[in-house]
Parts: sequence; C-alpha cells; structure tokens
Amino acid sequence: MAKLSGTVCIFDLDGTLVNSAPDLTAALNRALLREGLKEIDESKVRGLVGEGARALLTRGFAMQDRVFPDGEEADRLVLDYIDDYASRISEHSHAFPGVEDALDRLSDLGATLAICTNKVERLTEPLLKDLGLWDRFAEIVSADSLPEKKPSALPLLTIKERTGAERGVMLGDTATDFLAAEAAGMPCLIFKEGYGAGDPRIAGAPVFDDYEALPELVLALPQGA
Ligand SMILES: O=C(O)COP(=O)(O)O
Ligand SMILES: [Mg+2]
Repeated sequence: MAKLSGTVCIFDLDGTLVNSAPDLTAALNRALLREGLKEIDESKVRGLVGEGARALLTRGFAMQDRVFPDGEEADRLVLDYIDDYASRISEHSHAFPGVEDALDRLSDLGATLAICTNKVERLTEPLLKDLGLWDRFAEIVSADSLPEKKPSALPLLTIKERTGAERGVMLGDTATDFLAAEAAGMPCLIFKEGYGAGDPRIAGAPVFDDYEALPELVLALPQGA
C-alpha cells in the first residue's frame, strides 16, 4: 500500500505553489494609482498577501493612511481590481522551482492533491490553467467557493471530505494557512520562500525550504489528523 494513500496534501496557491507577487504587485499598484495613491514596492506587497483581494486593497490603502471605503464603493474597487488582475494574471507569475516534480512524487506515494486558496475562483482558474497546473488537483477550493475562507477550518475540512481522505496536510506560506490547519486539526508545513516571513504567528511553525525536500517531510509527519 502506497505510504501516503488516504492523505490529501492541501496546497495554498499564492506564495506556496506559485510566485505571483510580481503580478499581484502590478495589479495592486494599478489600482492604487487609479485612486491617486502611490505604488508600493513588491517586497512590501508580499507581506500584504494571504487574505484575498479586499484585504490586499485595504492594506494597500492603510499603508498610505487612506481608509478603504465600504459599501458599494468598496465593491466597485474590488471588482475593478479583480477584472484588471485577471486580464494580466500570468505575465510574470510562475510555479516555484521543483513544484511539478514534488507533485509527481507525492502522487506516486499515493497522496491526493488539492488546493485551498484565498484567491477568488475567477482568478484561481486562469492562473492555474495558464501555468498548466489546473488538471493536477483533485479538488480546488477558492475564497468564494464556500461560505467561509481561510483561516476558517471549513475549506480544509470540506476538501478532506470531498476527496474521501482519512487525513490532511496543509502546505502554506502565511499565518492564514497555519491557523486554518490548526482549526482543522491538520499539520501544516510553511514554505520559507513564501510571503509570511517575519510574522510572529508562524515563528515556531515547521517549514520546508524547497520543493525537493517536501515529499520526505510530508512522509515524516505524524499521520494523525
Ligand atoms: O490572494 C490572496 O490574498 C492569497 O491567496 P493564497 O490563499 O493563495 O495565498
Ligand atoms: Mg499564500
């Protein structure tokens, strides 16, 4: 029996499978410029990613002491941002080195592969299709696929149920992923090249440095959850 049969490996998308920071930064900056605000450097934008489009815009505004509006005005800003980002979603984004081989290896070991992202479905699908990753996952849950998104446990538990897995493992890059996994009772490994660096909430979390090392680290996890 394959060693990881019954395990679903649930990958976060931005900052975990895909380095999307350049395109996220460009789209955020186009939105900020439309509102008369200044551009933000990619190194800072990385730290704003993880809780979806509205949170990214809200944080971009807050960094420049502008309160993000609410109501219809906010909805319009978020929709305009999503439309614009969707139209140029994979100009510079790419899978992190070693992702495809690690996915092959985990599949060979019997694991089921899934994605849980706080991107909305309208962004998740074109990004994964453009990068040739869409067909690799048995289940893909986005921010708007279910009534709650990460850090709720709901998307992770739903993936576990839909894939019929006995246990789940979360592979993510920010506290949002870590807290969702904790709430779902799943172990979580944090990708060090992702966007959560320096967040005290994940300071003590187990990490993976690169994709080559990942399959062995998943194999070594306690098979409890
Ligand atoms: O769009 C975001 O803010 C984050 O998306 P992620 O959950 O794939 O990291
Ligand atoms: Mg992420």
